[in-house]
Amino acid sequence: MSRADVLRLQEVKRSNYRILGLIGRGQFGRVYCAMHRQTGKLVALKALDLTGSPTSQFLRELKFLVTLEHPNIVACEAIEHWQGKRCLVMEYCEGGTLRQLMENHHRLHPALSVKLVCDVLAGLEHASLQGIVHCDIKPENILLSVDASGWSAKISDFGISRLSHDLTREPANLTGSPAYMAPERFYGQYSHSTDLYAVGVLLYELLVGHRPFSGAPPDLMVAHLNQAVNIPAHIPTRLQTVILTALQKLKARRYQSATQMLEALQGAIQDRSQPQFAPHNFATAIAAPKFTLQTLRQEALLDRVDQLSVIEVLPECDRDLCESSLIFYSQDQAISARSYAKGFFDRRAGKIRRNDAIAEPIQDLIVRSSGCFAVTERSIYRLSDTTAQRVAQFNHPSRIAIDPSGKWMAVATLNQSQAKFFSIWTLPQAQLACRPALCEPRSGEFIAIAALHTRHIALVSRKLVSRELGSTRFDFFNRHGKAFGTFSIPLQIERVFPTRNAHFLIAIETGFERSLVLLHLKPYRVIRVGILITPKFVTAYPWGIVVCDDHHLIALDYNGQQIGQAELPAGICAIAAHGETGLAIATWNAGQSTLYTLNLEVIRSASL
Ligand SMILES: Nc1ncnc2c1ncn2[C@@H]1O[C@H](COP(=O)(O)OP(=O)(O)OP(=O)(O)O)[C@@H](O)[C@H]1O
Repeated sequence: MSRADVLRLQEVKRSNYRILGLIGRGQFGRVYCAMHRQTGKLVALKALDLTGSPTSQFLRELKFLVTLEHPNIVACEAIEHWQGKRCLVMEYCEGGTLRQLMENHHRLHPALSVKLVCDVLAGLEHASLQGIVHCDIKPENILLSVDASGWSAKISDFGISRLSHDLTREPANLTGSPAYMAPERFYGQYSHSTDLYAVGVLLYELLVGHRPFSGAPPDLMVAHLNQAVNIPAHIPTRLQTVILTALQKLKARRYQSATQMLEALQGAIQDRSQPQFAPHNFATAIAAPKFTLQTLRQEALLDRVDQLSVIEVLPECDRDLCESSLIFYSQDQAISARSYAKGFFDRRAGKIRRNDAIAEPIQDLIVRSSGCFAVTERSIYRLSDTTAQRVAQFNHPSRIAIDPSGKWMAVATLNQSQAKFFSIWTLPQAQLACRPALCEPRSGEFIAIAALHTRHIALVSRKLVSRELGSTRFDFFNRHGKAFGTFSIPLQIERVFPTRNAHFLIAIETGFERSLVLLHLKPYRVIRVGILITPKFVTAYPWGIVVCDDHHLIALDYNGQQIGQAELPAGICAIAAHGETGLAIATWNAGQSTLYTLNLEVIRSASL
């Protein structure tokens, strides 16, 4: 970020909003994701850069946006002033643009495509009732909000919109995007029907995978004016009719209103005589390129491994634990339900050093420079190679996260009535650093606690909506236990995985088996990815994310693009990232426990 950007951010920071990050730049200036300091509500701040576009255009967008109130049009909530600058405060769309979604998934599921186009048509109908023509409908100007079934589309960027009764011709500088422009737009004419033509191009692009016409602007003009539209035969005929009607060269032959086109589109997909789309979740999983991974080591273990961590940093006071050892625990049912074998696999010596000091189930193994910690339901222990020292014990079931530097831990304790108390403790002595605070929501299910970096913590809970589990709530605290923000997403998250990237969490949703949710926190962005496997194990590297089921691996980048897939040894029961490209995998097959170390370099190189 340049110094000018930092200065700009500092200016905005003095307003009512805390800036979470820059989302994009448009012709007016920068757009930021921000959180209201008092309410914690997320918004998009669109700041007017006075040296850029004329103020009149910014005011035009403001005028149109405040006129329009519809679930499929991005809402303008306020206008902020600071230091003589104007800033539009807009509803925040955490799914990014439709263009980004299309690029992430190569091809959206046709049912989702049709649903999003129906959303756009509903928004356009509302705009047309107010006499407003958008004039620049394209995937870049459709923003996405996450909803329980997938996405809902919201029309944005009314910067070049026009009033339908304003009969002046379009000035030369108010152009749209030639790939989506109706023939008459090239002569400066616009009407509601020019927006519907653009929706026709969008529908074509979503269903076919490319736009009906391509080329440089002069070629596009010729094509829009003269060239016939070819639709591949696999598109159901009633949908072909909708596209062809929207893309008529003469506007009198097109749909006369967004509602008319919406009804035609809904009729086409509800028509049982037409080929039906399979039910969709929110993205069609694509098959990523296949790779064969190199096995660096393969070792037999005695016990089934239930969890694995790699000691990459040498714990400060445990010189006898080897760097790059593996730490694991196993729940050995054969001995007794209350016996838990744990151990360190000393990779230098190539042998296991057992540590059976903790006689209760271990929920988590955390390795930091200040020690290796084992978390049980009500305690946390610091492990050496053969002993375990209890660091803290709680009266009620607790979840614990330790900051990456290992200097403090955040604890969420659930009492008998399931109320959740949040506290911070210093490490390694485990001294209480702040008084336990009661957390919201008081009802609902607690999912996870994650230390985001050395300063912040996220608490994740599922909210109850009239007795049913509804959305997932994220509460953020600083390391002094002070709450500083909260937001909810209308998804039922059941597991959350922190990563080495402080502002990035990976989540798994209830009800969508073959999928992942990627949560960028700064700026906030939700990416839902369909994948070919049901993720059971998740780990992350600086270059990407790895998810596995019992014997497959899929690697994705942080934007949800699938980089590669590989077959793994069958019977996986635990995985752990190891360095830049190492992956430790424990398997359990026919009573045999094996530990593999694989090299993902070939996949990482493909991501570059
Ligand atoms: N309300 C919003 N919620 C989330 N992201 C937004 C929002 N508004 C804009 N953005 C993001 O900011 C980027 C810039 O938006 P903006 O509307 O200023 O410009 P644009 O549409 O890309 O370009 P132009 O205005 O020059 O046509 C968008 O591409 C989008 O990714």
